[in-house]
Amino acid sequence: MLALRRCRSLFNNLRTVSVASGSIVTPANYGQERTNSASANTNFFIREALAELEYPGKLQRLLLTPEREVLVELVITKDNGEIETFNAYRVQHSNSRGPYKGGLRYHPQVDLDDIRSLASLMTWKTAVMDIPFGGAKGGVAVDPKTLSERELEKLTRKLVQALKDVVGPTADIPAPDMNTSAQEMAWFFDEYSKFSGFSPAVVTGKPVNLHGSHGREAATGRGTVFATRELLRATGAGQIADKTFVIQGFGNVGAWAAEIFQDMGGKVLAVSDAFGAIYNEQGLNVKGLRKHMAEGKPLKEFPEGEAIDPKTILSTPCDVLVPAAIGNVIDAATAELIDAKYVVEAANGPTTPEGDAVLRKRGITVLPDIYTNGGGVTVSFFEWVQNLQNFRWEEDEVNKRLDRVMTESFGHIWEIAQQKKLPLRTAAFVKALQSVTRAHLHRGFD
Ligand SMILES: NC(=O)C1=CN([C@@H]2O[C@H](COP(=O)(O)OP(=O)(O)OC[C@H]3O[C@@H](n4cnc5c(N)ncnc54)[C@H](O)[C@@H]3O)[C@@H](O)[C@H]2O)C=CC1
Ligand SMILES: O=C(O)CCC(=O)C(=O)O
Repeated sequence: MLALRRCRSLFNNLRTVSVASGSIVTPANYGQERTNSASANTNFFIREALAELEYPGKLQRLLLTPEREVLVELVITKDNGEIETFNAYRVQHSNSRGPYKGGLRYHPQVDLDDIRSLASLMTWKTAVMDIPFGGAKGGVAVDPKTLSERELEKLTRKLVQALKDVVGPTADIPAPDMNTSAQEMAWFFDEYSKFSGFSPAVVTGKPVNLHGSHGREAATGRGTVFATRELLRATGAGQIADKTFVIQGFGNVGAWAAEIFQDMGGKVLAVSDAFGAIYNEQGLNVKGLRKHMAEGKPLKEFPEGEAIDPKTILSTPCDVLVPAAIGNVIDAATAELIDAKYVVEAANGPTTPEGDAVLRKRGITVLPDIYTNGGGVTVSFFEWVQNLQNFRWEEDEVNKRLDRVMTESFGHIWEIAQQKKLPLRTAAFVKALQSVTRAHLHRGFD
């Protein structure tokens, strides 16, 4: 009781430290430290919210800095007998609110700075969604298309061997991200279980027939749709059925979001992937496009649409633009070209600080990544709970619970934004920073 009182008074004191104490980075300092690195961009947005909260410098450092960074080299023997090495990373940003949690990305351009930024975003995302996890992210610098399935399996198992001492069902729980799917999670679970015994809760996003959860595969896209619905409702802009959508990225997140927007009556005008883009002013037949791609055919060759230059996807006129691919695509230049009323960030880190400033200036409302794509980790949390209970929920129950979490989280962000007159991104970071800070202070530092 005494300890709790001490924490509370510490927290109250922290809240009253003023900008004049000199330890706060004020907006005036931002320009000097801005670089184009992913983690500098993420820290820019965090500092913008910290300026609202007026926390002292030492606490800011704690919130900004990852707790652990693991760098490993993975060596595999390829099918042709040659050996190849790959750099791999796991950054554990914060576990103040619960075990580290976040996806694994396989991408040739992955580096430590990217993973650092994505791990930090996970800390704030789990706090915004109010699920009992911290934040982490992992990545392997590999183009998975250059490896056979057997080689990918070896690589994933090598990753587990390298990380087995820092991951675990109550320590750090990976999940899918770009270019990883239920299959990689199944290999991860199997390899980890060789060292630690049967441990399905060590990863989420597993196949449904191997301790995965119904609804996890579609969850990030479905959550994006629920998030958009709440934004349209709150801003009095109408409903999904009245709106047109353009989506960059047609992988797990983009394709599911497109399909569910269409199921709810929305018109998906254009989508793109890394190799092309397709447009139909009457609205694309999304299910047909997914079937076309499942047959191994290129997106841009879908016969029920017109192939367009993928560089024009972000400037294609629509009501709601959904970046659902890679980071940093909306910069100062592309932001000037956007012809949408809303940008709904299904991807992680799609907007640079410069791009964000342009969107604000142009009156385009941005629904931030740390909320919009939080449906994925929310259903990962449901999967983890089901694994720990050795129990299975029906898909309908998963989707209803996801809807509730997305709706409630939106309400909290919207309220902060209205009260403090902040953009939704800053409001989301304010909510997350308060929640993580409270956890740190209640737990103590010794
Ligand atoms: N899978 C998940 O549950 C979650 C994913 N995210 C984020 O959503 C985004 C997409 O992830 P996934 O759909 O899982 O990945 P994915 O690997 O399934 O799909 C990625 C899509 O983006 C396209 N793409 C890649 N580079 C591109 C480029 N330069 N221009 C246009 N399109 C490009 C790919 O061709 C593919 O269509 C990422 O930013 C990821 O971090 C966020 C939360 C959860
Ligand atoms: O499902 C998860 O645990 C995390 C997914 C992820 O990597 C993300 O939300 O960016």
